[in-house]
Amino acid sequence: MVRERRHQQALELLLPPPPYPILGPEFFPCYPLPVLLPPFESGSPRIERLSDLEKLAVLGHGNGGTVYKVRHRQSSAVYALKVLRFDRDATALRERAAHEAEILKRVDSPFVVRCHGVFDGHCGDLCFVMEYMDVGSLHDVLRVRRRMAEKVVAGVARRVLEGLRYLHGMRIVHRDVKPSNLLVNGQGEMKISDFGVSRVVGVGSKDPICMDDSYVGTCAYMSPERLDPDSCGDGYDGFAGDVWALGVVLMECHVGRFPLISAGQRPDWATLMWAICFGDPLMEVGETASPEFESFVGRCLEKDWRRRGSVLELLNHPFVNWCSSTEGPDDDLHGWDK
Ligand SMILES: Nc1ncnc2c1ncn2[C@@H]1O[C@H](COP(=O)(O)OP(=O)(O)OP(=O)(O)O)[C@@H](O)[C@H]1O
Repeated sequence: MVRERRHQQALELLLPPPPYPILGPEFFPCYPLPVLLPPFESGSPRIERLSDLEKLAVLGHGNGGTVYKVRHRQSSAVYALKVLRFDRDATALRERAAHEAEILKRVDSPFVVRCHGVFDGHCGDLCFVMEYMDVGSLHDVLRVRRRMAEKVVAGVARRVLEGLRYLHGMRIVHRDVKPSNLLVNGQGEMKISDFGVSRVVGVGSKDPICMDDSYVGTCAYMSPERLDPDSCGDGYDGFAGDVWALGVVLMECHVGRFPLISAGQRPDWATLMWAICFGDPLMEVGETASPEFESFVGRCLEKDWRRRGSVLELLNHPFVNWCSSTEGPDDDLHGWDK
């Protein structure tokens, strides 16, 4: 399997075709655009047209497009505008974006980045008006801060777990939890964003892995059962994969770099596959790590998805409770800056 797949692009993994039905775009009815997404925060201005938004700066680039900082001309409110372009394989990518819009319409949580509307842009672009997270992503923060104190990591864990509790309660599997999809604002809040590869899972159904609609995930944060469903994935439903990804993210905050391979190792597909499926995920936990942290990430990075910690179990773990029970400047995300 490793030999077959080693030519694939590093960190990006095309997944095998679905052995079972998925709740794909056909599950969601087509909608006319623009879509205004209820519920709106009280006091949040209604955005009627894309032309009401003035571009201020580029915030970043992702696989599908560009994210801009924009200002609503009438109210001066600031948003992030994610513009997805569809010049290649347009139908599949557009379906994926429409699917993302449908998921965003359903979610309303302080731990998930809010979407205020979806509009058709020029040349078939699709534009998402998102809550602006002024500090940027956890990836941006880590680039500057490198390592984080355990109390800060505990704050990250609690917020992401609260977001996952909400999403999983709505039967939404995120499937792409990683530092660049965790956004931070100046109030010290962290929120989950980017539902481009997320899925709504029917009760009792397995993880809807699919390739026929060009879905890819970020290989480095994938769990063993997603990477190698034949050997490790029997019957899995996807929720535990989000917990694994959280474990990798927290280890990355602790170690200051991607933790599952050694410093200097090339993160190609084969290396990652071996590290994730057969390596020791806790190899980089330093001697200074607290027993609570080690136990917590050990529960997230349990290779057998059936034995892995659940979101509810982890929310009650002493490591997470530590951050809310201890006062101090280091116990929260306040003051983060790029
Ligand atoms: N709501 C937002 N507020 C502030 N910055 C944002 C927001 N959304 C995205 N960004 C910035 O734009 C960057 C690109 O985001 P985008 O979701 O397009 O791609 P990504 O998650 O970085 O990569 P990928 O497409 O591989 O998932 C992010 O890394 C972040 O720095």
